[in-house]
Amino acid sequence: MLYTLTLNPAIDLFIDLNELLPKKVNRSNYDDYQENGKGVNVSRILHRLGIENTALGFIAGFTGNFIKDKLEESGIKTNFIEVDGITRVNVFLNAETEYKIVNKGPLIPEEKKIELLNQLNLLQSGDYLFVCGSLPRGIDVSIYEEIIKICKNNNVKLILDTSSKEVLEYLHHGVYLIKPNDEELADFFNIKHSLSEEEIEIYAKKLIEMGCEKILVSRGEYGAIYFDKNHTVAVTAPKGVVINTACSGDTLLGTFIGKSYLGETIEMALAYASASASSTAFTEGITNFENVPELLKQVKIIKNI
Ligand SMILES: O=P(O)(O)OC[C@@]1(O)O[C@H](CO)[C@@H](O)[C@@H]1O
Repeated sequence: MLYTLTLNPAIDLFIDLNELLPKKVNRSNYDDYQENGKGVNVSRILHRLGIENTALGFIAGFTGNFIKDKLEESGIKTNFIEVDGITRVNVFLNAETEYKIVNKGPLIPEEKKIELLNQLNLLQSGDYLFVCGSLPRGIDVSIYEEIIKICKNNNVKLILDTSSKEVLEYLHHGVYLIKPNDEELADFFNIKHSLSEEEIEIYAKKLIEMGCEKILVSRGEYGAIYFDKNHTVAVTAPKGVVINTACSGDTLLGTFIGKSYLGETIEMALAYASASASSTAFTEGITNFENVPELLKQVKIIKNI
């Protein structure tokens, strides 16, 4: 079974405007509310690939219920823990350029954190757990060590998408896959400039030495690179008109793992994931995969770069 854990889910409010002017009433052309947060996005992608999965995490108030209801209406199982407060609404605005406003979300009490860890302890050998997105208030980075240890003890394949560099201290327990983007990878190692392909390889290989089995580096318009002990595979990204880049990284990750789970080779899973991530960038929400076969024609696969 596959599980996604979104500790701090969100409704994403997408707004399209011709322009955004200060001190004016800016009327939108289009607005859309979607159930999101990084793990929720992965759940939706897996579901669209026909892979059954359960969404876990903390939800609060009417916004939290919206996320739960939307997921369940679409056929995705949920087992969220309810907390007081209101699940955040993040705003993604397209007006000549992109604006992204990401809020804090509710405070998680200690007893709810313990409830979550007990829930994770019930996962079975061979299960997959995606842990994606930022930490809500009340939860500190040490939760990653607790989750990594639970997964190790229960033989659960842990897939991490986090920008918290403290997680590096816990990798020695063993992690199945980590997905930084190129900026996060640089930040993990306190590098202030954009990483070259050679540097991406150097730092990804350091993550392998530190205890990660597989590394997936998302690179936006430059595609993605996958590393494990025996393989290095890079793919390019298709070109198109970008509407909204939010959720592209989640699409890449969900599609890559999903396609691999369904038996695709690393190369094909990665190429399809890159086309899907671009498809998400070229639409308001996440891809429905319709234009992916066409976009896939533009993707180049480069092995052992
Ligand atoms: O604050 P986090 O958890 O890092 O990011 C949350 C978020 O910006 O990430 C997703 C896109 O990746 C959006 O759906 C969501 O609003």
